[in-house]
Amino acid sequence: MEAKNKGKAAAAKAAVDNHVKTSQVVGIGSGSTIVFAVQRIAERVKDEGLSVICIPTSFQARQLIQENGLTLGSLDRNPKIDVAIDGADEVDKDMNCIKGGGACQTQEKIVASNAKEFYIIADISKQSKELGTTWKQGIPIEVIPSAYRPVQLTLEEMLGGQANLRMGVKKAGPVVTDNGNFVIDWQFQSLPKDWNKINQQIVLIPGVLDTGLFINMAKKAYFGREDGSLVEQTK
Ligand SMILES: O=C[C@H](O)[C@H](O)[C@H](O)COP(=O)(O)O
Repeated sequence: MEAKNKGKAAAAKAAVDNHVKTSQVVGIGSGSTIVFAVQRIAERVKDEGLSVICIPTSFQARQLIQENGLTLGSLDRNPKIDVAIDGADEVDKDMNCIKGGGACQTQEKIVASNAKEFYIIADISKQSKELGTTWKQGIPIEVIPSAYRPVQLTLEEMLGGQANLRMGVKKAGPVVTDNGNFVIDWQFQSLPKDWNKINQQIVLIPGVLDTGLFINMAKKAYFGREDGSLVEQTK
């Protein structure tokens, strides 16, 4: 297994083994790390008869749940989630995160905020002392397509920096989210001191759905090192 994947797999296994119990409703995040968590849940279903309902946060998560033979639920049928597990692009010492490198942040935030407990799994490169110092691609912000230009201008006038429309790779034009919207990656000029305030300011711009700033939501983070060892972090 590739070294980075060893860290991701170790973090995923620890979170699933420590926090997922039978009969629970489990929120399934998106990205490359969550793949290992879903595989571990599937292993426990097979080996121990674990029985859980999985709530996806994206098209990718939905596919993963189905491909691994797990029970697919929905927020309509299972609005109360026991535990949610997800990856992150950066996690600071207070457990605040930047998410949305894969454009899934809005559904991820809905699922995480309706979960009694929310756990982050990541390789050790995602651990950061101060939010905004390691993830350099900007804060992901989902916007309604017709509003993308005014939102870009408002962000730049209000907060400075640069607000870039995320463009597709192997697809002409912008990235389109699972909700049919666009993503703006806001790159700040100077490191914000109060991320909570910044998040609230951005969310209030008409046309913005949500941001990839997850402030004070995660209970614990599991970071895996390349040798498979773990770093556990709480606030
Ligand atoms: O939109 C994507 C999500 O927020 C992911 O959870 C995040 O980008 C981390 O992904 P990965 O596990 O691939 O590092």
